[in-house]
Amino acid sequence: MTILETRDLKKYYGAGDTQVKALDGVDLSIQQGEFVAIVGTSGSGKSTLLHMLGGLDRPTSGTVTVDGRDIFGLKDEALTIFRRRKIGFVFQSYNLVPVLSVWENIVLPIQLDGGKVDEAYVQEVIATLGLEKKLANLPNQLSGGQQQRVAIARALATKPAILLADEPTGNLDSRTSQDVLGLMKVTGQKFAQTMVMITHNEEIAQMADRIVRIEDGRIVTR
Ligand SMILES: Nc1ncnc2c1ncn2[C@@H]1O[C@H](COP(=O)(O)OP(=O)(O)OP(=O)(O)O)[C@@H](O)[C@H]1O
Repeated sequence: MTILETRDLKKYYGAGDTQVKALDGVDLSIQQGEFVAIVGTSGSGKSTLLHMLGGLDRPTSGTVTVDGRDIFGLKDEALTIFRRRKIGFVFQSYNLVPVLSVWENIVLPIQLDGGKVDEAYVQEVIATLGLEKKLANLPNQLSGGQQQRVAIARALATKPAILLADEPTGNLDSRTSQDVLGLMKVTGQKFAQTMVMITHNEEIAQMADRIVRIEDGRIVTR
């Protein structure tokens, strides 16, 4: 079943001579449960594509369909709710709330949506990411790699149908990167999650089911 689909997706920034075609007609279909790595050189349009897939920014033209729904047909508020329920994000910048503990950060999205925390599941995620001794700490008392693992735990905690990750292991050493990716794959399979991940790391990309290459805002097949 196709869970995520783009049709002739375009995103242009600016106008005239300085116009940038960040995405220039992207057609992409991703199956439920698939783990896709997006690779490409700096400025090729990877982050722009991920933002569009997650409904964080509206395209210039074209459509993004998530689970059968044309997401840009939704008004901002409805889109925000849809995104919160369906999609988990992991960014290079961890975006943790500095005044909240690690535990509070991890369960915050569930509470914002008025949901109930599945304690056993969240504890399993926390243990796999090696964060059980840090739950009472504030983010600034953690290393960069630990903060990144908190951000990953927070994204997984809501059991999103789709996990979108921008260089999720960018600040981790290669061993920890493989472990974290391994966990993401396991949870992905367990909860039939679909994962789309941007990476510069070929070794990490090879762990995906499929590699999508993007150049100058277009998908290239090689
Ligand atoms: N808000 C913006 N305003 C103007 N141009 C932008 C904006 N965001 C991105 N761009 C441009 O769009 C193009 C694609 O950017 P994007 O961030 O998607 O690339 P990327 O492949 O993720 O790069 P990197 O690997 O360096 O993060 C680039 O030329 C970039 O300068």
